[in-house]
Amino acid sequence: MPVPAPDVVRAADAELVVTDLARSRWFWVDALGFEAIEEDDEVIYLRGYEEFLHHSLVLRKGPEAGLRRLSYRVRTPEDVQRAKDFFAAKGLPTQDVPAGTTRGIGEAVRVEDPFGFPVEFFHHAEQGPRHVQRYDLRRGAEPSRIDHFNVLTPDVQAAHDFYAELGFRTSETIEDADQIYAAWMFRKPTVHDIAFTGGAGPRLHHIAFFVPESHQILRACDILGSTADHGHIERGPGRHGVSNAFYLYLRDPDGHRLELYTSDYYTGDPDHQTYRWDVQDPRRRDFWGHDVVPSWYREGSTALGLDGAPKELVHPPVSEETVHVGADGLGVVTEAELQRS
Ligand SMILES: O=C1C=CC(S(=O)(=O)O)=CC1(O)O
Ligand SMILES: [Fe+2]
Repeated sequence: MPVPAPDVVRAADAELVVTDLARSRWFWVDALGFEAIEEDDEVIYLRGYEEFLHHSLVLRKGPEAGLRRLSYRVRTPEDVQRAKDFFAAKGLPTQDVPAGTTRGIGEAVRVEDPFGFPVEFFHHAEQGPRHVQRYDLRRGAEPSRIDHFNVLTPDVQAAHDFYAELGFRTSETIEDADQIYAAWMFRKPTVHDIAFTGGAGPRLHHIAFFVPESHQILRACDILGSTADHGHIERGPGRHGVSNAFYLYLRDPDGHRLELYTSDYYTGDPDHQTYRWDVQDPRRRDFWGHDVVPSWYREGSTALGLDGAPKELVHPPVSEETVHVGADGLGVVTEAELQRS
């Protein structure tokens, strides 16, 4: 008798381990404009202006940078138990998380998915102050809310199939006749809550935050340029092929990647069709055909297991970077060169 999947509402929260809390605070609060809704010497709770829950992201001080958890909200309290049963039935590690372990979040279950990612499911959550119209507080890139996770994993097909079993639908893919190189999957009616990027994993590729318009993305670039902190800008600004969103990728002081993201599209109808990009289409990742910088394909944040230890990396047999020529400007690199980089 198959164990029913939990009813996942959306990607809702995440926790990153950072090594210098003050430096991280400068980047995420002073430069980018997140609100530090609660903080002490060990942890900062960051919040976007359109967030209705307690926070959008947790930065926790630690000796080694890493991804501690990706968290999804589920529709009912019973769905927390359903999540535990679903993962336990597959022999995957699960951990009960008492209410309040994360400020503003009720009891949760934390699991390791089949690809080594630390994933948490919760329902009860405190509503935070309504700042959506507090324009007097808005600063920096005026981050609105958390939008999605993107993770690096060596077998995108397997990850896609498992999350489809978990009830996620697929909005877009990048593929060729041989394989799928990347997939975008959703529960909330937008392009994605989780994306799988082919590469050595389990590693976090990025966490994306919605901003009101492309203007806020350009402002983030101007702010970082003004303070000569332009080195935090990794890729963009630009227009995505996949998702049609306007985007910018930044790296925080520990190298954690975040994306500022706006104007993707609605996917909520029951017959929404998956759009499949050819891996040779130079517009797939940047609609204007701009190169994808090598670090964007190669670098990510270490995933921490439920025991807090860094997860061992598994490398893919073939990666998009070695297949695609043209817009990426990378030409063809061998897998061996890639693994040496
Ligand atoms: O959110 C995203 C939407 C599109 C893309 S891509 O670079 O266009 O593939 C990457 C991304 O996953 O960060
Ligand atoms: Fe993204």
